[in-house]
Amino acid sequence: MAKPLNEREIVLGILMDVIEHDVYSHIALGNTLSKYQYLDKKERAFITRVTEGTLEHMLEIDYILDQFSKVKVKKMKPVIRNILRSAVYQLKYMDSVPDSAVCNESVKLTVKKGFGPLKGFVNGVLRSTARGLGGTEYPKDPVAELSVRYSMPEWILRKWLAEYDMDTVKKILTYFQKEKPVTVRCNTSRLTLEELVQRLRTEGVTVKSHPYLPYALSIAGYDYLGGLSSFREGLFAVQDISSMLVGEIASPEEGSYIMDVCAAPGGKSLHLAEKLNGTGHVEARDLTEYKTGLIQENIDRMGLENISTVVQDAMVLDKASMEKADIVIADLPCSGLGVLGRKTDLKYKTTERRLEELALLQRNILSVVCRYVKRSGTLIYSTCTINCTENMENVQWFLKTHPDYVLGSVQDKVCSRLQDAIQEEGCLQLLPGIHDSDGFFIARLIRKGAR
Ligand SMILES: C[S@@+](CC[C@H](N)C(=O)[O-])C[C@H]1O[C@@H](n2cnc3c(N)ncnc32)[C@H](O)[C@@H]1O
Repeated sequence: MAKPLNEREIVLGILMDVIEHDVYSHIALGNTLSKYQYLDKKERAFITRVTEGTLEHMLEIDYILDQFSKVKVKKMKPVIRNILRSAVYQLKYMDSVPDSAVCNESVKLTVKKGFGPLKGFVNGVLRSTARGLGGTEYPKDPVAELSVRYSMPEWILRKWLAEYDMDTVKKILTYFQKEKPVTVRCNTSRLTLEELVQRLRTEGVTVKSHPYLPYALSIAGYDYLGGLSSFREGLFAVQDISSMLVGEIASPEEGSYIMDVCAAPGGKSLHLAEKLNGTGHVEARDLTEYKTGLIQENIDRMGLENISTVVQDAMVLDKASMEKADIVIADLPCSGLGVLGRKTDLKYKTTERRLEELALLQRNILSVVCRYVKRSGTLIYSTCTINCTENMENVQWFLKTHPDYVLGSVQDKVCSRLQDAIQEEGCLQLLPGIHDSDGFFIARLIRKGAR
């Protein structure tokens, strides 16, 4: 029986959703892969690679297309420009696909989508691109060149170059474009790391230990997570190593009461609940029922009992929670500039204005939730971003406006390989490409006074 859609048509559908209709790429791709579960591993891998690759390299691809097409990318019909974008990605980055197949399949897709009169245009642009690709000239201006080569908007590059040297920025950009392993955290409340390694290997998964934490693994070689019984049974959680460090830096004592004020989907809350060894309690809060539902799904899968969910807007003071928590986790909404390698479309969708709004939102939330911390308790502030406005500047602002807080040391909370990430006492700034993790910031703030 003929398959209803081929892989390239599926890729086009995802690109249309992400680029033209503002859906987030990880959501569009995840939904599509679960919808087309009948596809085999190779076809699913092709869809993932072409979608992510096209998005990752989109500025460069558009720059190339503009050199070989009389009609500029911005002026093309959305369907046509996205057929061409994914085709140029295959021509430039996938040696395993013959150029002729890329051109022929793109022409067929153009016709199938009802743009028959444009098939000559698509064919012509792709054949000229295939012939001329080796001689592409990149911009002369160094920032414009970086922007095209690494498909990173110039305003983001200028922001980073104001904070980091060129060599560091290049390392960050290179890391974003590298294939990254999936990092997982062993659910130590259910089994030992050795048992998990054995179990994963019997399921055909390639497993490597991670240098930063003893209970973390890098995994590869599986089709999709839901297909692994070890995942369905909650024997591990997918979490970047940087997020696991929140649990390390919070280092709760058994019996602690922990409040995670922006908790969905619950990665850090669950890690902390595990660290409590069946004692104490974690209250995992988020804005909506839908979000707390996501946390609950993970609680059920991981099988922990010392954790519950609450719908609560972190901007609104909850008087009943004043000075109630030993630890408050404020892993706040942020620009996500540290995870651009995973959320490939975010760099095109965010703006400088949005960054400023987020920094303000973070300050507002911190001012409210810091009141839930007991005297001599801990407030952990974290973001998955690497710009100082949302990180160090917010911490400095917080200390100035909240004199009842001081920074606590993080030196003994992280391994020797991460000591260089300690930006200032009490603050850790992980940089992708410099450290083997996402870009992430963690500050450990201690409330003064005796309990
Ligand atoms: C960075 S994510 C949290 C990730 C989570 N800590 C984890 O490790 O899985 C930020 C979360 O903040 C939530 N959020 C945004 N605004 C909020 C608000 N005003 N009150 C509570 N939660 C909020 C979002 O719904 C989102 O789930």
